[in-house]
Parts: sequence; structure tokens; C-alpha cells
Amino acid sequence: MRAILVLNAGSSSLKFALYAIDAELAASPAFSGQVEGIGATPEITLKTASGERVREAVRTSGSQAEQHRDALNHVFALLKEHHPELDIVAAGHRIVHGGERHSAPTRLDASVLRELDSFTPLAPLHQPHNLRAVRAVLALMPEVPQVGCFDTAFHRSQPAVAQAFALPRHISAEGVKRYGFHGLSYDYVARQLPDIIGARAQGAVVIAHLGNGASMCALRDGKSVASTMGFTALDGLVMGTRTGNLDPGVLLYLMEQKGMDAKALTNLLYKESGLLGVSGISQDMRTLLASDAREAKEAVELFCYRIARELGSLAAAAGGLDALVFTGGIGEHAAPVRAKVAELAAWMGLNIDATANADHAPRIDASDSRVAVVVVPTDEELMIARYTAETLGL
Ligand SMILES: Nc1ncnc2c1ncn2[C@@H]1O[C@H](COP(=O)(O)OP(=O)(O)O)[C@@H](O)[C@H]1O
Ligand SMILES: CC(=O)OP(=O)(O)O
Ligand SMILES: [Mg+2]
Repeated sequence: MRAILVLNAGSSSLKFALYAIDAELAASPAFSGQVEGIGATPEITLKTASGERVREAVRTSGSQAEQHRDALNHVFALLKEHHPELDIVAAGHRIVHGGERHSAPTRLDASVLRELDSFTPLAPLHQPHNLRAVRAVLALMPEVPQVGCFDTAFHRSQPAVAQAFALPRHISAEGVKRYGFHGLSYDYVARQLPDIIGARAQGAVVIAHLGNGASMCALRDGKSVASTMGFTALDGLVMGTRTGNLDPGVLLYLMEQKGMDAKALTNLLYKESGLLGVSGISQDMRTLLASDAREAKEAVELFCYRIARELGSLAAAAGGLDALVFTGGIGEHAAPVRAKVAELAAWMGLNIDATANADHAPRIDASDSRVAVVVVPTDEELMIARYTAETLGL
């Protein structure tokens, strides 16, 4: 089988998919899965084209980086076992930060890799793992061409004003501006919308990508005009372990009054806050929704409140609101979160149908809703496979 290998490495997870490519790219993977729990006790879940599901532990120990490497080796071993005749013709990767220059997917070589290394401080939870996956493939199959697909690229269509911080010009000139992330997910979802809501897809649309990392994007004519994430993937919504929007004065206070340095603040902002920090229980929305603890309820309430606040802000950037779209693990599966956001957004003429919402139907707006409300399962891996084939002319 000739195939494109797709790798989407996150902070604690590694998603992988294999897309057969003959005359054209297959619409669904022949083999896919994910390693979860990297950093703790990583487990791999595998789905084959025949629907077979396998779950096994990844044999590993040591640092987060070593666990990522072991997880990758485990994936490669499984690929060999299930597809001994495999001919990998290309590898496509999700790369979270592409900086100012990368507004489209690009072929990865040593000099591009060095440039992308320099963005690691801007995406410490993702960039080093993304690039480690590229280097692992390079070591294992040096002749296979690799393509980087950037989370930031989709947002390069934003007007300058949406990308600007009110900082002195010399700092902005160094590239300190809003980039936005989750672009592969927004790109995929935006392409699905015309089939679901027709001409409204070209109007003012807000997509909420609610996963472990969470952000929202305002679109006009199917293009990004604003996003809640900025220079890094810290800004905007409450996330699994990240703060989202935070008065920068809090950082000054913590530095001056509590003696916290950059390392301590990085840990606090990226790993100890968000749903985990507020609940003191878990970063996982499933656990919080199942809990009766007051702290869990407060964490979910804050998560939904911030989404509703940002929805108003993004509607202002888009010049209205024709459709609200939910995607990502929470957006696709957590009906109570969608219901709470809809309740808070009722003032915009947005109203959902409780049964459709409970069923996770593609359209969940009530018949009297002025705004279309949609649930779209995202597929970053398929987007990466398509871009990889397109970039290499496969
Ligand atoms: N059935 C469900 N109900 C509520 N939340 C869910 C459900 N399934 C997954 N989630 C939540 O989705 C989040 C992970 O989303 P996902 O998009 O898979 O994350 P990642 O950013 O790692 O790709 C977790 O908070 C998880 O609890
Ligand atoms: C950019 C980002 O936050 O990604 P993820 O949701 O995969 O953590
Ligand atoms: Mg994700």
C-alpha cells in the first residue's frame, strides 16, 4: 500500500493516521489512533480500517521527551506489524507555530527545521514534540519527503488590526503579534459548513474549537478575521490546564510579590491552571461534568462564561453572527457545555433544540433561532494528509 503518514503530536498525546494514496487520496484512514497520557502512563489506542480496536500500554520510562520518542517507536512498530507491505511516500505533520513567514504548508528541510525550532518558546507544550516527530521520521526514513502544516497559517488572512498588540512599534516589528492557532481544525470545519448551512457559511461565523486546548475563531467568507488565541496558545478561553485570558498585571504581581521567575510562571500558566487549577480535580471535562463537587461546577461555569464573553467579542469582529459552530472533544461531545453557552448567548437570538443537542445532531438550533448552531466533528489529520499530497503534487 502506498500511503501518507500523518503525525499530530501534542503535549501529552500523539495522534497518527495512515491514508492510502493511489489515483487519489483515501477519504478515511486505513490505520489510525492515538497515544494518550504521555508524561504519565502512556496508552495506545489503534483503529484499523476493518474497525478492529486495540488498546495497549506503551513500554516507556523517563522524561516526557523520552516517552514521546518511545511512543513514536511504538507507532512505527505497529505500522510494520499491521502493514508489512507499506510504502510510505510522504509524512505530514501538524506544526503548531509557523511564525510570520509560513502562511501555507511547506516541505520540511534542515533549514526550515532550524527556523521552526526558534518558535519553541512560543509554543512550549507543542512545538518541541512536533519537531521531534519530524526528526524521528527523518532518522528512520531519510528519503521520505515531509510536509509541515501550521496551526497559525489559516489566520494569516486576518486584517492587521486583528493581529496587533498596542505595544511600541519596535517590539511589534520583531513579530510580537497575534498569530492564532487550531488553524487546521478551522480550515477543515469551514470547508464542511456550506454543505450544512448553505450560503450562511459565507456570512459571519464563529467556530469554537473546544478540546484540551481551546480557542474560537471569527470568519467572514470562510476566512479567519479574528481569534481568541494570540502570540501563544495561552490567550483566550479557559483550557484543560491553561489560564486563557489573564490580566498581565497578575504576572507582575506574582513576579514582584511572590518571586516567581519565568520557569515558574510558564508552569503555572500552561500546566497548573485552567479547568485543573480551578477545579483542583481534573483537566478532563468528562470528569468535571460527572462530579458533584462545587469546585468542578465552578470550573465548568467559568469555561462556559468565557466562551460566551468571547462570542460577543468575535461577533463584533465578524460584523454579526449567522452561525455558531462547536468542534473539538468538548464541542463535539459535551451537550451540557453547548446548552450553557447557548443560554448565555440567548440575547443574540440564539436558541438551541434540547433534543438535537442531546443527540449531538449536526444542526442543533431551534426553529425560531436567528443563528444557526452546528456541531461538526473536526479532522485535523485528514486536512494534513490533503495538504501533504497537494504540496508534494502526489
Ligand atoms: N463525551 C464527552 N463528554 C464531555 N467531554 C468530552 C467527551 N469526550 C471527550 N471530552 C473532552 O474533550 C477534551 C479533549 O478534547 P480533544 O479535542 O480530544 O483534545 P486535544 O486537544 O488533546 O486534541 C477533554 O477535556 C475530554 O474530557
Ligand atoms: C494550539 C493548541 O492549543 O493545541 P491543542 O488543543 O492540541 O493543545
Ligand atoms: Mg487538539
